[in-house]
Amino acid sequence: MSAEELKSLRSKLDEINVELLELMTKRAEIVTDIGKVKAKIGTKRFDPVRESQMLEELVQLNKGPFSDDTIRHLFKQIFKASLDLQKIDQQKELLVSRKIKRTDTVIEIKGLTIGGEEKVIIAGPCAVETYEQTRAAAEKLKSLGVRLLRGGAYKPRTSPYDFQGLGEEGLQILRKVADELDMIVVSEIVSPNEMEMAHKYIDMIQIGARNMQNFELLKVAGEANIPIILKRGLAATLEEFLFAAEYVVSHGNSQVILCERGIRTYERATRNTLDISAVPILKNESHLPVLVDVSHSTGRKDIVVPTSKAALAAGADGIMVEHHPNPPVALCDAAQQLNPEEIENLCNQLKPFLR
Ligand SMILES: O=C(O)C(=O)C[C@]1(C(=O)O)C=C[C@@H](O)C=C1
Repeated sequence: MSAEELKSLRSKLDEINVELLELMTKRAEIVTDIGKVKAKIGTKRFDPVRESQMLEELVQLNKGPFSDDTIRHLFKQIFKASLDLQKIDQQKELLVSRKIKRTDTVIEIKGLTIGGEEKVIIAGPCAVETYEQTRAAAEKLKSLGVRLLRGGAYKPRTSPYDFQGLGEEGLQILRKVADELDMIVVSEIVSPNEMEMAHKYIDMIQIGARNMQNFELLKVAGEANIPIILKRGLAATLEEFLFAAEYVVSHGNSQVILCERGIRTYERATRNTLDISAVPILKNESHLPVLVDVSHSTGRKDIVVPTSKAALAAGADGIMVEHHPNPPVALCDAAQQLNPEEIENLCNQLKPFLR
């Protein structure tokens, strides 16, 4: 074969490459439209039945020289690339995505900002038990410059026999203490029915890990005009987490704060595994503020200082931590709640990281 022949054959291939590229581009446009339709009607992007029908049809038409397996392999690659395209296209359109809003969302609440220059600490007891306990915890926190007071009144506990919280009475205690000390109440609700009542007592509503995909609760949170702290589910991917946040934002409430709280893994040295890489990934992909719950993610107070530093160094806008005036008698999470001395030590150690 002469050099001339090689040149001419290659130039034919160049033309075919361009044709293939044009056809692939055309296909990609249709695939993107299909992705949009699927998103609208809520169908899964991946459709293995459709893929195998197409592969069988193509194999039937295949006259060689490529083997049937090669044809299957090549087209499977095209389907995979198409799926990725649909995914990117959908992500591009998420309201929580940085692609939609480049600047950080900053949430203002009673003179305090979350997601801006300053980093915050949200602290308080796992559960509100009594006025005295809540007031003692709040006084200590206030003296350390912490204004965001957390406390559980509705507790979704793993065991039905564990303390379930004081309910509305717990919220009344939180509100009273917060008003006395000019603090901000952060507390969880677990059902859409509680939303209206919660407005009377709570300044920032938490949706807990177990309710991250409670879509009715997310929709009601989306219709409310109050900041929402949304915790990552125990086994939720970051994509699922962002979709959950999208439920709230797409229903009208853009005041959403994401909170990484550890995920379930095989590791038992900690209660959950703190996914520290979630912090920069969420900050890159979303404009929403990101917090880390350093108590639930590890369940260990002996490593609360380094994990808090790691969270802030990784770009978190703040941390959430449990503090109880007397942890050994606490009604829940006794082992992970910091006592007064420990919370003071944590706040002191975090000073250089808070701005
Ligand atoms: O037909 C669809 O439902 C598509 O989304 C298109 C397509 C394809 O590339 O042909 C992509 C992904 C699905 O798994 C199946 C098929």
